[in-house]
Amino acid sequence: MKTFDELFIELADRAATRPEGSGTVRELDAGVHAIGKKIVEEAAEVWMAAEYQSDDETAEEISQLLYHLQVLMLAKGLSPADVYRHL
Ligand SMILES: N=c1c2ncn([C@@H]3O[C@H](COP(=O)(O)OP(=O)(O)OP(=O)(O)O)[C@@H](O)[C@H]3O)c2ncn1[C@@H]1O[C@H](COP(=O)(O)O)[C@@H](O)[C@H]1O
Repeated sequence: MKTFDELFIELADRAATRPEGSGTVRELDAGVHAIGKKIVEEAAEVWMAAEYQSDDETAEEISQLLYHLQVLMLAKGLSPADVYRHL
């Protein structure tokens, strides 16, 4: 289990060190357009899970959406602090 901030640190390290087999590196290389499409897809899965699936499945879909949002943040050079200041 990890927090939003802990995951972001892990993903930033993946982006910096580019380890073999990292899905994050693969997604970053695909670019902002591809990451954006993934976010829309995951958001739809969150919506469908919330309406038709269990709370646990909904939580899992939300975690995947948060992951892809973080990948987009990295692709754009945004930090959690850049986001938090709007909350
Ligand atoms: N938390 C996540 C995470 N959430 C979602 N995903 C990705 O998002 C996809 C979402 O799953 P779906 O079943 O909805 O998607 P899918 O359409 O079947 O998958 P794809 O065909 O798009 O791969 C998964 O296949 C993963 O590629 C994640 N990939 C990685 N992480 C964590 O990120 C960290 C770094 O991962 P790597 O860069 O792969 O080392 C690790 O701690 C991982 O646990």
